[in-house]
Amino acid sequence: MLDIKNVSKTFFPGTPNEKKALKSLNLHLDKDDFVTIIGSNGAGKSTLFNVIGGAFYVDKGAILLDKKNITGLPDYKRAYNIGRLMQDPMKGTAPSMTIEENLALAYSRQSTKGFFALNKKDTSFYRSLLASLDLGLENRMKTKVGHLSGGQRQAVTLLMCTISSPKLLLLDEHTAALDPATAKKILKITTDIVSKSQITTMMITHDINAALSLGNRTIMMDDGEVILDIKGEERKNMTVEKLLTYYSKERNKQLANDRMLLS
Ligand SMILES: Nc1ncnc2c1ncn2[C@@H]1O[C@H](COP(=O)(O)OP(=O)(O)OP(=O)(O)O)[C@@H](O)[C@H]1O
Repeated sequence: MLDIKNVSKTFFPGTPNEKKALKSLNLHLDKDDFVTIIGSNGAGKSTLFNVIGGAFYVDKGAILLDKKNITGLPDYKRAYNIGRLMQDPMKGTAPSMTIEENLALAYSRQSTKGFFALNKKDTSFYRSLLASLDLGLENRMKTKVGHLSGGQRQAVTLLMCTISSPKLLLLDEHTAALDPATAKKILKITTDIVSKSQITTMMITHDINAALSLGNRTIMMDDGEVILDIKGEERKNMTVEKLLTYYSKERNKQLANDRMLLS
């Protein structure tokens, strides 16, 4: 469903600050893939999401979504098919609007009318979505999102990203700013939503155990390249220790990520 073909992205080309963030990267995702992505600082993980989401254009190569070439499409045209959740819970929602209004705004993106309105039918739909989070937010629909905790806000953002059933969901360390208990809860909500809505998903995480246990496939990036791509038995038998050993043998250095969680 997603094909990344020979994609390269270089920042500040031809200057002393030149940085090849993606180097002729190839990646194919199937419809039912839930891919976790790990890698060292500066490996190119967020850049990969930025070129898929359209925040950056690629220098070379092509990106195809369901065989449609989206390489030249601006981000707002890709947003209908691609949902993205960032690390910062303060991003992705409108803080001065209520939970219900935020959901209505996200839901209206699939409407051809181009505006949002609250009606009884949609309100009960939002209430049922919120109830599925099991955070009690279905009873706080008139609460401004700015008054929610980081975890509650990230859960609402997840609903907003998936309410229009995008084809692809990009999760960029979306639990990294949360405390461990809340992060666990949001990861559980994430897997519930992804499996219920059957959205192809890519999740960057610094938590190696979560990377190996969630989803069906794990890729490791380094220096703009995919250096490991595992699923099935190979992934089942993978451990944090084996991953670190693989990395140091393959790259001749230690995996360095200042946010990496190894246990
Ligand atoms: N907008 C930008 N302008 C210039 N350089 C950039 C930009 N975005 C990323 N880079 C550079 O590209 C390289 C890849 O960065 P990227 O953010 O994709 O890495 P990452 O794997 O997400 O790292 P981290 O785990 O630290 O978030 C880095 O060297 C980074 O400094």
